[in-house]
Amino acid sequence: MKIYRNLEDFTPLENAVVTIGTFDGVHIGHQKILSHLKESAKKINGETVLLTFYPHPRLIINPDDDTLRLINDIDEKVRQLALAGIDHLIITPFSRDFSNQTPEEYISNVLVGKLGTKKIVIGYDHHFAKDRKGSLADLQEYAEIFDYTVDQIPEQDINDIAVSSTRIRESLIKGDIKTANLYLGYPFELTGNVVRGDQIGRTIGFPTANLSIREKHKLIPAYGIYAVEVAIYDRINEVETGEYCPPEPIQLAKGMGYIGTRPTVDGMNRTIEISLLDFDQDIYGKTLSVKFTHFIRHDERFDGLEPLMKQIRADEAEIRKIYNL
Ligand SMILES: Cc1cc2nc3c(=O)[nH]c(=O)nc-3n(C[C@H](O)[C@H](O)[C@H](O)COP(=O)(O)O)c2cc1C
Ligand SMILES: Nc1ncnc2c1ncn2[C@@H]1O[C@H](COP(=O)(O)OP(=O)(O)O)[C@@H](O)[C@H]1O
Repeated sequence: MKIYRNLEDFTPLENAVVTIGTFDGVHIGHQKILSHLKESAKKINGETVLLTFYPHPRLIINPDDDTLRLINDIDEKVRQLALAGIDHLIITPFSRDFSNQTPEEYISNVLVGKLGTKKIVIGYDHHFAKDRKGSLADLQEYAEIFDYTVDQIPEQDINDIAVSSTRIRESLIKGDIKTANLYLGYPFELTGNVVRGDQIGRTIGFPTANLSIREKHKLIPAYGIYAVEVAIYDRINEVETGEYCPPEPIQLAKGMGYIGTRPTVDGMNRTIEISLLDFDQDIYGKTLSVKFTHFIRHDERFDGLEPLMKQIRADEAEIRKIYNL
C-alpha cells in the first residue's frame, strides 16, 4: 500500500477504483465495502484508492467537539487498511477550502482531476462538497461526461455498517470485548507510550507499564481488568508517505490490562496499566500496541494492598489459563 499525506502528491491513475470515508474501526461492515472495491478493481484491471480525512472532519467543523470517540488512531487504521489490501491510501486534511467546493468542482477537480476515478464506490447516503450538498445523484449526473461509473452500496449494507460502529462503541464502553471484537473482525487495540507512574507496582510484585494514549480522541473501554496481547515497539513513528511497511515489534508478550482510577490507593485520575507475564525489562519510552481479548472483571476498591494483591494473583491465574501459560 502506498500512502499520500496530501491530495496534491497523488498522480491520477489510469483506472482508479475509489471510495471515500473515515472508516473508523475498519470493521466487518467496512471490510465488506473494501472487498467490493477490490473485486471491482480486479474486473477492470484497476487499482484501489481510499481517500480519508485526518484530523477527523468533525474536529475541523467544530474544533471544540469533545465528544468524538475513535475506535482507531491513525496508525491502527493505516495498518488495518493495508491488511485489507488497499493499493493507495490518501490521508488528506479536511480543510475549509476542500469542503467549500461545489459538487461539480469536487467531482471534476478531485475525483476526476486528482484521482483519475473510473469507478466510485459510495453509500446511498454519502454526501460531499459545500454544505454536504453533493449526493449520489450528482455523481450519477456527471458519470457519462467524465467517463466513470458509480457503484452504490445498498441501504441494508449501510445500516449494517452503522450497526457495527454503534455496537462496537457500546460494547467497548460496557467492557464487552467479545462483542466488540466480533464486529471489528480483529481484537480492539490501544496504542500508547510507556510513561512513569507512582512506582507502587513493583513494590507489590506487579510492575505495571503505564500507558499514555497517543490519540486524544481514542475510545477507552470500560474500567476493569482485561487479558491482553501486547506488541512492544521501539517507537512507532508518524505515518510516513510512500510504500507502507508495518512497524516491526521488538517483542511480543501477554499480560493483564488495567483501566481505572486505582480506588484502592485513592487514585484520582484514570490510568491504563499493563502488567506483562513472564517479563522483566525496562520498557519506559517504548510504544505498546495492546490488543484486548477478554474482559476479566470490573475495577474495585479493596481494603488495602494485601487484598488487592490477592485479587491480582487470582486475575493472573485466570489469564494464564486463558492463554495456556
Ligand atoms: C491485573 C491488575 C488488576 C488491578 N485491579 C485493581 C483494582 O481492582 N482496584 C484498584 O484499586 N487497583 C487495581 N489495580 C491497579 C493497582 O492499584 C496499581 O497497579 C498499583 O497501584 C501500582 O500503580 P503504579 O503503576 O503507580 O505503580 C490493578 C492492577 C493490575 C495490573
Ligand atoms: N512484567 C512487567 N510488566 C510491566 N512492566 C514491567 C515488567 N517488568 C518490568 N517492567 C518495567 O517496570 C515499569 C513499571 O514499574 P512500576 O513499579 O509499576 O512503576 P511505574 O509506576 O512507573 O509504572 C514498566 O514501565 C517497565 O519499564
